[in-house]
Amino acid sequence: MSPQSQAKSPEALRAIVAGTLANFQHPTLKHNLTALKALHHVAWMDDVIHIELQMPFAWQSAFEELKESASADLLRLTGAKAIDWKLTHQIATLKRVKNQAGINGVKNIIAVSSGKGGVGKSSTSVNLALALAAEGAKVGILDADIYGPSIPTMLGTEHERPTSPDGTHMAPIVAYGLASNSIGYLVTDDNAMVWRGPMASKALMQMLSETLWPELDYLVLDMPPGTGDIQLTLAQNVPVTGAVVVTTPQDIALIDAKKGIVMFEKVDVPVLGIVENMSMHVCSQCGHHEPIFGTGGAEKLAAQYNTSLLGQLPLHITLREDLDRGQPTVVSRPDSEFTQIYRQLAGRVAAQLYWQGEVIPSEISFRAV
Ligand SMILES: Nc1ncnc2c1ncn2[C@@H]1O[C@H](COP(=O)(O)OP(=O)(O)OP(=O)(O)O)[C@@H](O)[C@H]1O
Repeated sequence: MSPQSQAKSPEALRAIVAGTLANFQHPTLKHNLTALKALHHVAWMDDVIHIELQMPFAWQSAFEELKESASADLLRLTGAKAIDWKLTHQIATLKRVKNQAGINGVKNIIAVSSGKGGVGKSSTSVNLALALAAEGAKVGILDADIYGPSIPTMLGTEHERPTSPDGTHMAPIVAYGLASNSIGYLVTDDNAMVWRGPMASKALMQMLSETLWPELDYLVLDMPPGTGDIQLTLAQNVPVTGAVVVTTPQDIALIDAKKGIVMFEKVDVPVLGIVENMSMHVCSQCGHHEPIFGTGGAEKLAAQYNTSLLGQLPLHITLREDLDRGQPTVVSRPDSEFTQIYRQLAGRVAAQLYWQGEVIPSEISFRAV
């Protein structure tokens, strides 16, 4: 029998596709795609194989790599003329710290924190959120950085104000497909500065639960910098799924990043890994790379705390300029190498969240409004 007629039997075709998928290796896969039951649908029609994968975490970039690496083998093994690939996401809701109840509409909360200010936590949060969306997820961002709410500026929404359709809840501001809320939409900088710890954490908890989030796979929480009382209260009380710690390679930032990891460990929030920002200065004139804050620190830190280095972002003027004009690089330069790094980071964060978590099988999300 020719490969073509063999493959036309649904069982044989499924076996060939499943076998090929099982061989695909990728850093986001702890178990292979067949073990993950990712093969949702396979059919043969007019010499074209239709393959649909369904993934429990955001996986678009890896899917493109799969198509590149598996298509030739599948065509050869089946004799088909073409493959029609499709990826859908059914993103899993994962167990939250201390089995806390979730926030209406929100499947998973990812806290982005830093041990000290100015290391690029907000830049990372906003580009990570947009990269998760580019990877196929429904995403929101809550700017909890009470002393320097910069997300509205970074999203170009600083002049917008949330409305309240029912007089109690707030409708988030949507920019680039991202649902956002920020203390910056509600108060002027001067007012926020005088908030004491308990008042600040109470306001943030309220913003989290009283925003009318649309159905979200991931809500990125841009935490206030540092490891003080507000941060600890938030880490304890927000139903977080996992945390990402942002640092620069500088010793002083690394010492503070350690404190961040220890803080999350203390309250049982899983640390998904470390992001090293401003890893390397890239000159916009000549492209020369210079490690002005040192090298290798975040990698060592990750190894020391048995966590992973999720990504390394260069220090580049373009990244800052894009944020300053309210058009983050991930959306304004989708084909740039910076966007590629952020998307790789998003893929790793989503995968790490899934593999180290426990799936909540059938949580019904409801909105009590
Ligand atoms: N990789 C980078 N390349 C160039 N500029 C960057 C980079 N990361 C951050 N920046 C710039 O550095 C400044 C500080 O970044 P950001 O506001 O993200 O830090 P932060 O850690 O959130 O600070 P804080 O917590 O104190 O508000 C911003 O102007 C931002 O655009």
